[in-house]
Amino acid sequence: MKTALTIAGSDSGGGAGIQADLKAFSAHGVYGMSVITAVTAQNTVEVRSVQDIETSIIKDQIEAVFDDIRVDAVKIGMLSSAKTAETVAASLQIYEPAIVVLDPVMVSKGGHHLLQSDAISVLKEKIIPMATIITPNIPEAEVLVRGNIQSAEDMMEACRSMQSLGAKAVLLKGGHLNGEPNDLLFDGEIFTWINGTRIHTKNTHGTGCTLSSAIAANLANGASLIEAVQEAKKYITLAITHSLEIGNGHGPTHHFYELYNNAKLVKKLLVKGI
Ligand SMILES: Nc1ncnc2c1ncn2[C@@H]1O[C@H](COP(=O)(O)OP(=O)(O)OP(=O)(O)O)[C@@H](O)[C@H]1O
Ligand SMILES: Cc1ncc(CO)c(N)n1
Repeated sequence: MKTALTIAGSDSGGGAGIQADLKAFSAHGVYGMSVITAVTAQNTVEVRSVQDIETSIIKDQIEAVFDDIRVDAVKIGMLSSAKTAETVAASLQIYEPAIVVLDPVMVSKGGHHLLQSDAISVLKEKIIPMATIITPNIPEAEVLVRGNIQSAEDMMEACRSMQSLGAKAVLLKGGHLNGEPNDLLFDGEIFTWINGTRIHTKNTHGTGCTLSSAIAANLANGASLIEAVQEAKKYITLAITHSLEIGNGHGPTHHFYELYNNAKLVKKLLVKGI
């Protein structure tokens, strides 16, 4: 069985962060592991408080996993502070994981800051250069490139600029712009639009976490970058289509094991002509 490690924050409400990542890994048949960077007291409405985990424990968690278990892919989410980002960068440098999917989480749906502003430079200088792919949304990309992104041309320019920070590829998510949620993949040479259809629901808690974990799981399972992203887009679309009316705020996405796996099985059988 392939394995994936998420390095991220805990969401007590279960919809985003570590909890979403592990659910997405399982739905893809990947063995999930976790390094917790921060504990958030969070539900579908708000983030009430955050406690950063001591950096020595973050380092120990990373070492405990890598010293014992083969890690096929790493997903990085909430890093919270500059010292946490420094610790993650230093620890990962020792193990040089081949696949790193970075979701540069900055602000929750309710507007709570999940990354302190002095951590941005560490993210840009030490974490992004390790990444196989980074998956910013529009506001996160605007922080990383220090500019406004409103059009398809702006998205292309932002991708180029972020890729030049050292990531192998960039998936800029268009969900925050008006119109269809079309994402743009740039691998340093080729631009590919990964188009979506907007689902009208308020239940989009953890969509970014789910998408990036699905990409990590697909890469761990041996998919090419483009396949990993295209399949993950199908997965998140299904997960939002069947999102759950849980809580009073933004409900979580549904990690739809049966439907997702059945859809893949039906496709396989059709290809084989059965
Ligand atoms: N209402 C929607 N319908 C369909 N797809 C959507 C919708 N909203 C977002 N998406 C898609 O979901 C994926 C996750 O994108 P999104 O921009 O919501 O992430 P995010 O803002 O980082 O999420 P998070 O709040 O978890 O940090 C992208 O592929 C995006 O295009
Ligand atoms: C712990 C955590 N990570 C990421 C997000 C972004 O959705 C969130 N709300 N909470």
